[in-house]
Amino acid sequence: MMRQFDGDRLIIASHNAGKIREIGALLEPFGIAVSSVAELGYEEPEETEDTFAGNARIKAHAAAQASGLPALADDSGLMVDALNGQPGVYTADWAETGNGRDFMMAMTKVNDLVAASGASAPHSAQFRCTLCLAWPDGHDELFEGIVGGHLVWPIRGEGGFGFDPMFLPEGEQETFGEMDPAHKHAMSHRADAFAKLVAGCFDR
Ligand SMILES: O=c1nc[nH]c2c1ncn2[C@H]1C[C@H](O)[C@@H](COP(=O)(O)OP(=O)(O)OP(=O)(O)O)O1
Ligand SMILES: [Mg+2]
Repeated sequence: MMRQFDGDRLIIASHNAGKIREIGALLEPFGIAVSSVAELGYEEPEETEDTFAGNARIKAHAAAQASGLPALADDSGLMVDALNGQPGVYTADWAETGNGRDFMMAMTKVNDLVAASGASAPHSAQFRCTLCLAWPDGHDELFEGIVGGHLVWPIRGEGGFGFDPMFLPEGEQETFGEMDPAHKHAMSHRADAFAKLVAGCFDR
């Protein structure tokens, strides 16, 4: 039996401004007041697991414990077939420079490795997202989302965040970096996971 969300306040357990913006937009129709762990000044827990679900649970439970409120975390990443699913759970790590994140550098690295792999274009890839909704009593629910597509080079568009300008979703003309945000929110890996969360927990 799935736990229903019946509160009117939720913590977004993310420090990523792009994700916070997207999750806030997805939650908006439900009239739930949201604050993020970034604006509350909570520390980022270490993401020590090697699965999206494991890291989503770490982030959601840390925020639910700290706030005493239900918390929603997102762990996500880009899986490239020619790289056997890399960078995957380590997508954010690939952008780490020691002085903040550099996604131009990370996208260049992915493109170089794909070229070196000898695989022929188009280079298929998927974005994956696991959402974890955790309650302060330690209970949680997990929801997984995916969107398939392929990589483009050179990158296209200035919108979105992270690897968006490098990813062309299946059947689309625009990369996530070129797309209107509302269109991305209707078809992304995050939207897919969110639809399952709504069906499972917001069905009230
Ligand atoms: O829609 C997306 N469009 C483009 N790139 C994306 C997307 N979704 C995840 N990504 C990439 C970038 C992100 O940095 C990494 C996830 O890493 P991940 O640890 O889950 O998130 P994060 O460290 O950026 O924020 P936080 O852990 O505080 O939620 O995958
Ligand atoms: Mg993270």
